Amino acid sequence: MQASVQRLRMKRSPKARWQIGADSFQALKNWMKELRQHGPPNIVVAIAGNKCDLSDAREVLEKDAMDYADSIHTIFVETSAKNTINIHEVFIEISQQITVIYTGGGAAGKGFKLHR
Ligand SMILES: Nc1nc2c(ncn2[C@@H]2O[C@H](COP(=O)(O)OP(=O)(O)OP(=O)(O)O)[C@@H](O)[C@H]2O)c(=O)[nH]1
Repeated sequence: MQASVQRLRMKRSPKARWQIGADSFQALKNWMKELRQHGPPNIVVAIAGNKCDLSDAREVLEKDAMDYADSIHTIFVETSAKNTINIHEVFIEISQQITVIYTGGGAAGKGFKLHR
């Protein structure tokens, strides 16, 4: 729903395009509260700060996003889907954390099962 609200705002005004970063950051914080309250305890969360190629349009400082991610113990990576920046890395980070959670970090090479 948040995404469709953002799209509507984009259609209404070209200026609204620059509001999306801050809106998304606030929406993320709300989703995280819900996820922590209602989601499973051992969930791996990664925040991708996408469109990092659009540096002129930045609304959320990398430090602010990183501090927030640290405070809630999640992965944070700035990405650009357009320029293929850190896309591979974010999936590597996620798979490494899954390994740590499901093996206690001490079973490298032994494998583990992913549950649906
Ligand atoms: N410059 C740039 N544009 C991107 C990037 N990722 C997606 N886009 C563009 O952003 C627009 C929206 O992309 P969607 O795939 O709908 O993504 P979304 O999550 O709905 O994105 P927003 O609503 O813009 O937050 C499209 O025009 C994409 O081509 C990126 O990393 N850099």
